[in-house]
Amino acid sequence: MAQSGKRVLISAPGKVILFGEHAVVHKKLAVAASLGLRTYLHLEENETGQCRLHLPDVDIDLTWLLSDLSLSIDLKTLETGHPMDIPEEIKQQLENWMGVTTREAQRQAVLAFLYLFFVLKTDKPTSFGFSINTRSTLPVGAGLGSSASFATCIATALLVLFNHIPTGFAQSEKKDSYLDTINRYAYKAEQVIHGNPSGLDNSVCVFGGALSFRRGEGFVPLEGFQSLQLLLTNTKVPRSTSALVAGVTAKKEKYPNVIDPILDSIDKISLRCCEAFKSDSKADLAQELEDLVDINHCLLHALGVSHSSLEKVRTITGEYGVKTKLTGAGGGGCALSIIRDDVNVETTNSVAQKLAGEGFDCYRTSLGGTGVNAVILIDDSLDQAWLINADRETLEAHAI
Ligand SMILES: Nc1ncnc2c1ncn2[C@@H]1O[C@H](COP(=O)(O)OP(=O)(O)O)[C@@H](O)[C@H]1O
Ligand SMILES: C[C@@](O)(CCOP(=O)(O)O)CC(=O)O
Ligand SMILES: [Mg+2]
Repeated sequence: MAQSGKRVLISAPGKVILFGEHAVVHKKLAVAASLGLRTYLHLEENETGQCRLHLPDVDIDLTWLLSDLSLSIDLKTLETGHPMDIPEEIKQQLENWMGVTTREAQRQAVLAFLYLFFVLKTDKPTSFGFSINTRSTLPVGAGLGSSASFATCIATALLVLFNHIPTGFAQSEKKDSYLDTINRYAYKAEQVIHGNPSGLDNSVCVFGGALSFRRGEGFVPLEGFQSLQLLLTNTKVPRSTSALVAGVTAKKEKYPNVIDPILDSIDKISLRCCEAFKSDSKADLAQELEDLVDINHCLLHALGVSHSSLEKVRTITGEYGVKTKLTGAGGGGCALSIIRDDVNVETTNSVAQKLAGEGFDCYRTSLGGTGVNAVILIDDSLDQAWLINADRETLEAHAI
């Protein structure tokens, strides 16, 4: 295949919400940190006149002639509203290019890409073409922010491809302003995928680290944050973030006097967590986080976003004195367990083994690492096939 121009490896972390999921959609405080697990995107500019979108995690491999990708209305002129508040005829045109993408996961991913493509594209010669391949070490649709991590990578790739930001944005003096731009478009892609995202997930995936976040105000780095030992358990029960978020909103509208105090309590949990990180005593911090984890989970249960599989994880970890809450949208997906420093390795291994015996996947990964990054690929062997086949350690070593 003819090849010229940019070859870039972009990556963005997933996230874990320690406290405040769902409440954050309704302007309550949340606390979250980036994860060691990341999404990787291989971007290659070529001279095929085509665009290839290869998303093996959701079984998508689509190629379009770029000359065919044109809309009757310029989407840039509609950029200010919600991405899906676009005329029906435009939605229909976008749907037509999706072909037989029957699963919701596929539709959301392709639609997010097409939307950003039309908003960010600039004039190019007719021979201009490109391919995008992605691969995530995050479980997709399990509460660890795969959507925001994917959205961040796609937004970055298209911003770099169409020269809105330089490939070396992460090393630039204007890094903060470039990251703000990436965050703005990643949020738009999240809106396509989720409907009504708070903006917490994309902020963590773009900026990395640990932070507290309030919708409308943005984020503040978490003062005194120290990496925690967490065990993440994926129940593998599928669920939809957009449906769960809509469910909580409907409950809040139907029973405001009942639901609002629950959301206020969650706000206070996040505030208390921020205070706890400032404390000098590590033992006090662990004790307090454990209490807050327990209370936050029960409040989320009351909001209707737990699941029998998540309750099972709580029962199993509870037998070893380990505290657990759901993380992300819930309804299945992942739970996080706090592993205190005085919990020995044998105990953690026993818990993980017991959870695996139930068919759950367990992850031990670091918290608070780098946000989005882009690396120019010089070595020709680091091609699309390499991205799809490389192990996690190899990808991490090349991406950050
Ligand atoms: N690696 C990926 N490739 C393509 N699409 C992805 C990828 N990761 C996430 N997505 C998109 O994000 C959706 C999952 O988002 P969501 O339900 O919010 O779960 P999560 O908790 O993982 O963010 C998928 O259905 C898909 O549309
Ligand atoms: C439920 C929510 O608070 C987090 C959703 O996270 P995830 O998509 O399940 O990883 C929604 C949001 O903040 O937009
Ligand atoms: Mg998501």
